[in-house]
Amino acid sequence: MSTSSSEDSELSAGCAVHEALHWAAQHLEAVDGRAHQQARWLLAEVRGQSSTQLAADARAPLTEAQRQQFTALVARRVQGEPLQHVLGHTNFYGLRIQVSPDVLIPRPETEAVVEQALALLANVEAPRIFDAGTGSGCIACALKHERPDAQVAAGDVSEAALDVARANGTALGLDIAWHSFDMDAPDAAAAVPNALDLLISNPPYVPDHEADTLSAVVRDYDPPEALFTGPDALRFYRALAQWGYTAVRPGGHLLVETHADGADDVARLFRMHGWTDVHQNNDWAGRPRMVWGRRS
Ligand SMILES: C[S@@+](CC[C@H](N)C(=O)[O-])C[C@H]1O[C@@H](n2cnc3c(N)ncnc32)[C@H](O)[C@@H]1O
Repeated sequence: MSTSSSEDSELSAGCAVHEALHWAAQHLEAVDGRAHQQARWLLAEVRGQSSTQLAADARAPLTEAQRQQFTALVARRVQGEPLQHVLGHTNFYGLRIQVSPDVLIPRPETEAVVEQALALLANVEAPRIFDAGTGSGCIACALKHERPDAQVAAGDVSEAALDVARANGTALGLDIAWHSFDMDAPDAAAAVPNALDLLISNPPYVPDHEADTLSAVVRDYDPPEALFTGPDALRFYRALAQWGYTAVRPGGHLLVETHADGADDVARLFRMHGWTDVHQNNDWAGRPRMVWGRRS
């Protein structure tokens, strides 16, 4: 071994893959229980290899550039930066989605919302879909990937987020129309395609006064405009329920992700605005995390 056992040690020049992994796991143990796995993911990224290729190359030496890059990535992770930001991408519904500090890191519970969207559209040919507040574009990309016959459009108020979403659509070879759009504007319906079969959204849903209840990693690394609603937690659901009724065709659906404590309020709001067959569903952890309704 050319590394010492001290956690403060530097990674030696010319070290082998297995030595670099051992060194990184020692450092990463302080921040993550999956230290060995994270070390493998980070080194695989640096070497442009899969984890399997990495294992096969266990005795191969790192180049100096790889050693420096790996050391820098491990240091960022040790300082608490989420793995997805350190890598610059994540996996969402089987797709590689690029992320940046300008977008919310796609969450596993949102995959359950995509699953529900696909179920609602199962019998609709060439469905027309709009994803409001698209962020990284993860929902729009997953839906277009699963339903190549769909006409998918998506919008966000953040131009920086739209740049990331557009890059994801292009990298994945998906034909999606990206719109600069404010879902809180009175004329929002005019800015989206009409006669939608599905209006889908994972909007911001944390009222400002609950900021302290968020974990530090969410507060520090997700963009505030992706999280906070101002004083009213229902602000964006109210807007979507209102203008969505114009944008969605009769028989079409509005489907939203919600806060685990907010699904009942959102369902009530949907009914108030005329949506029928309003349902809630749980995420894979058993918490109510989505609401949908049908335009009658
Ligand atoms: C919770 S994030 C969801 C991002 C992505 N859809 C996902 O599920 O990972 C909410 C998104 O809504 C966007 N947003 C916030 N206010 C908006 C507004 N008034 N109009 C449109 N998008 C908005 C944010 O920029 C952010 O990308």
